[in-house]
Amino acid sequence: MIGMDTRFVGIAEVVETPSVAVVVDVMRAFTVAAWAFAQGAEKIVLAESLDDALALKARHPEWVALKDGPPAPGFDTVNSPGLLRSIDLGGRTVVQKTTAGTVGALAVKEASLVLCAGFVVAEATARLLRARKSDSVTFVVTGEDGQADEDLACAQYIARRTTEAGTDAAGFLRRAAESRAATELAEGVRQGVHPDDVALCLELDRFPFAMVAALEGSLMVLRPYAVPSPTDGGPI
Ligand SMILES: O=C(O)[C@H](CS(=O)(=O)O)OP(=O)(O)O
Ligand SMILES: [Mg+2]
Repeated sequence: MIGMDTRFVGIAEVVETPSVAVVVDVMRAFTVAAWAFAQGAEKIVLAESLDDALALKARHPEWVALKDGPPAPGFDTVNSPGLLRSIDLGGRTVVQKTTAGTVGALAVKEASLVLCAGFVVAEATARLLRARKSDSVTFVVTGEDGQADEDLACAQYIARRTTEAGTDAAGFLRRAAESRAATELAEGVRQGVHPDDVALCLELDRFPFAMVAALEGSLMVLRPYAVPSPTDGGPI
């Protein structure tokens, strides 16, 4: 793959539907989503609002509803990878509503390919973009009106990693570690936090799958997507 036309936009800048979108939320929505799949979740429904999340939970009491911020009545858990990794989600459906990540994915729900990403699935995401030979990719930088450096650094890393195999992640991870979100999570400014959250969000390639979101009926549903590695004789 020689070149890839890339755009990096905040959620509010999504004015027309891109063909291929990578929605990035390192801290913490899509790190949490990846952990949910690692803990056995079958799928994640990205809810439009807190009320929608609660309505889905009421209709499907067996689903696991989570939101960011502090614990709240009606929700089963919060948007924390450190807390989620000790919950068995085998075969469960998760409903997720957060401030930035889920909103970003819903902003591009009509795109033909929507990937949700953080550092934990960076390589698999880049590999899927290569496999699809995506020549034009819009990265939705979900935090802080497109300025959140943990999300921008991850988006830039995935973009570079897609076309340059030897890209060094160190500088990108450092920016994320020094971001405002990392500081706020570490200092207890944000709520619903486990002490390991920042470290878990900075684990490069912790998981081998990418995450693809698509409309299923009226719901935007996120699922893990196994991307064959070059050594598996896959398409890349
Ligand atoms: O849970 C998060 O880290 C943030 C929201 S907050 O700043 O903690 O309230 O949500 P996200 O959509 O995952 O960035
Ligand atoms: Mg975030």
